[in-house]
Amino acid sequence: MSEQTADGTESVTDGEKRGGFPRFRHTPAGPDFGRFVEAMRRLQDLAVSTNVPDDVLADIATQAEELADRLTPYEVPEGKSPAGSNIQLPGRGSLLMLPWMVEKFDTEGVRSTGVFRRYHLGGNGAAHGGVLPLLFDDVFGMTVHAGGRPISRTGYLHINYRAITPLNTQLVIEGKVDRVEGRKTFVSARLTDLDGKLLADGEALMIELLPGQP
Ligand SMILES: CCCCCCCCCCCC(=O)SCCNC(=O)CCNC(=O)[C@H](O)C(C)(C)COP(=O)(O)OP(=O)(O)OC[C@H]1O[C@@H](n2cnc3c(N)ncnc32)[C@H](O)[C@@H]1OP(=O)(O)O
Repeated sequence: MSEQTADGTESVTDGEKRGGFPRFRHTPAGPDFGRFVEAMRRLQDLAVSTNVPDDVLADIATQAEELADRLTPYEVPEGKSPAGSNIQLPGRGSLLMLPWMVEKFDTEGVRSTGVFRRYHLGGNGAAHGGVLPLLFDDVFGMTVHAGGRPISRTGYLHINYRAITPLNTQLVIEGKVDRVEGRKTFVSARLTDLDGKLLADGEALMIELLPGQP
């Protein structure tokens, strides 16, 4: 059972095992949304990889401010943007997420492929160590969801960095549910290149939310 709230989301009762999580309705991405997100990703890549002369940068900064001003009137609450819920787009259409595509999403697990880009550079050509947990955490969230487990939050997340993770190289991550103990879902995932070389592996505890837990 669920009931409508003023902001258009639905608060859901415990029978649906969503804790205090609202059920957000899917906001479909329009025809240009994927293009828009990719353009923003290019800007992020360029923002960390260019050295622009001051006079040119002053103009570019003004243009960036104008773009932000154009977007501002369209701000919406959580759950009302296409960002994050459009699984057919890289990173589900969220600029925060790695621009990876979900290729498998079922009870056996989740498989996602993609590249780390210049924006994700740590040092000496390798991906920043902080972006791997983002990728793993998101895959774990999807793995729990695909596995039909109740809505859960990450209790812990452990990553083993086994080899340098290269930029601009097609990689794959596969996550699965290892076991379930009451509210606790133990999940694991492996990040490899297309030759199967292990770059990182990880495990996490995902904990089912209790009634009212946000
Ligand atoms: C298509 C689109 C899909 C889209 C899907 C995409 C979704 C992305 C999902 C991302 C998920 C996140 O990142 S969530 C954001 C990051 N995580 C958080 O912010 C969580 C913050 N923490 C919390 O809110 C709380 O700790 C809870 C609600 C998780 C748990 O609190 P609680 O209800 O009081 O539970 P508690 O009794 O402490 O613990 C329950 C059991 O777990 C054990 N436990 C708890 N923490 C730990 C721990 N770190 N290490 C070991 N064990 C632990 C306890 O011992 C206990 O075991 P036993 O005694 O029962 O045996």
